[in-house]
Amino acid sequence: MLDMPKYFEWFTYHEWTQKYGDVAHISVFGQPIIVLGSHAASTDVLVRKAAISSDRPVFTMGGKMVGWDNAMPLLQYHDRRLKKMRRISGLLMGTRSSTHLWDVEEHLTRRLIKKIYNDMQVGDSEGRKLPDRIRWLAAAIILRITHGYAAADEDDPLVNIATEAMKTFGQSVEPGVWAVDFIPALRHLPSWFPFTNFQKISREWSSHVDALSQTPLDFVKKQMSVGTAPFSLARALLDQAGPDMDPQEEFEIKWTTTSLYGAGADTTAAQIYFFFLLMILHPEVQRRAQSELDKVLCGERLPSLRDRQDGVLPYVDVLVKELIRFSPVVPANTPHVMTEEAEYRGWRIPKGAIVIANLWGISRDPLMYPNPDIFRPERFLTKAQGGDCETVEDIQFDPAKIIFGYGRRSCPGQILAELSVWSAVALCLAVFQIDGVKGEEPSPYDQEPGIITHPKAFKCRISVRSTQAQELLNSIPDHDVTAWMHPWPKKSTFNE
Ligand code: HEM
Repeated sequence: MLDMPKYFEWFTYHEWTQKYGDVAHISVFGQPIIVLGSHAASTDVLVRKAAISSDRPVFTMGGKMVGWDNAMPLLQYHDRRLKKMRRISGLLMGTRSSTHLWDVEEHLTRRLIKKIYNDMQVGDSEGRKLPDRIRWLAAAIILRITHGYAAADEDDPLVNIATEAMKTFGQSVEPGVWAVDFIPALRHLPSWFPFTNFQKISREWSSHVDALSQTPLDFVKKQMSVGTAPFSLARALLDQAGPDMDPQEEFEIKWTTTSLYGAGADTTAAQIYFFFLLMILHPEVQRRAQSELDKVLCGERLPSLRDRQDGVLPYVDVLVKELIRFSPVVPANTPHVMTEEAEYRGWRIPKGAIVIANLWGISRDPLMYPNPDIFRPERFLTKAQGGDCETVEDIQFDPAKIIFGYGRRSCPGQILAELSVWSAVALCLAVFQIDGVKGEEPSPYDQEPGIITHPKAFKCRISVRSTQAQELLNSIPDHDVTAWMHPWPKKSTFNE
């Protein structure tokens, strides 16, 4: 038996699958765990056998104790709510033509760059506030789409609730960390018993999850009652349910929207923070992307999602591809569980086995990505486009087909995530120069543990690139003119 790593398991899994082959087997307290280290094996097991490999483990800590068990990522495959929630997510953001999301993305990403700029003006010269600003962006995007909520730029009560809750998701469902996930009876130990600190942690975290799931919905109901609710997913679902909605229906609506929040905000924020880190380490990539942006925009306007759709910024596009390949933020995927026994390459995968596609290792497979530890967007461009590949056929595999997972549980928020990351990358590079602090260069391998991984906080110097960039930043209003929708006076309690 190989030892189950407690943290940063994706690095260890990668070592195993490099050493023992792309399918590795371990057993923890009798629980079989299969680690898949290649795209081929993950496709065979999680896509071709999706009918029997799409369940989830029961997460006692994150699910039952902290309260995420009604959220989509933790629902069992045969739970009828899963199908419904995935269908609703697909309608909301499931197609490439989801242009209704563009306005939200562009408006809020502009607010992000204005906030970073304002921080610089008041002396935040080392990017100390950057992680909070990025978290704000991810929270504000999802709250706007799911609840029509216009987050205030500073100290927004709902963003605060949401950011607290989102910290708990990745940590509480991380496999291998909580003994109670392997021995559920530990949950019932009295709290004076040694090693029961997890009970205290779960109580604190579950209060954040309760607040996150209920408060935004109460906000929408309140606005609907006075006829001022802007369009949102929650309003559409509440409208559809009608005045005679039963408590179960309301419960499902609440968890549909909360699921998107729990799974979408922290991931997006982590990916954008990795972007800043990689720009510090790769000034040549930053320069090339900026020169492409300058050629297309001539310093006269900010990039837009229309530019992405029109394909006029190909280097920015491949920079984003390389960013998600190099630093996947759900590196060990979310575990799947087999509902039936299966045979694969002559081995028996037992019913109940946990299957982990190690997305980090797959996106570093040297057969798919030569020199995988080198950050190189040029791997996705032909020589004619200034890249590494002789022909279009040589262009390396699209990492978006890996890092959003496999099969029937793959990420329903992929399109929204790609829009958010692209917008943040393009707008930040259009106006800012991102540098490190001498002698304190961060490492992309210095990460926070969790099912969703973030870079450890690092120092960076952000400056405005040019006078045109300064003018563009000055043209963004200091305060969000749409925040009129923000319904509470400061320090309001939500319950009045
Ligand atoms: C860079 C950003 C993101 C990454 C890398 C990412 C990645 C993933 C991965 C790897 C999974 C598990 C797939 C599997 O089990 O095979 C997943 C599931 C999920 N994601 Fe994302 N995601 C991102 C953003 C988002 C966003 C923005 C949303 C929604 C607004 C979202 C909603 C979900 C949901 C609801 C699930 C659970 C699906 C299920 O269990 O059926 N994600 N995501």
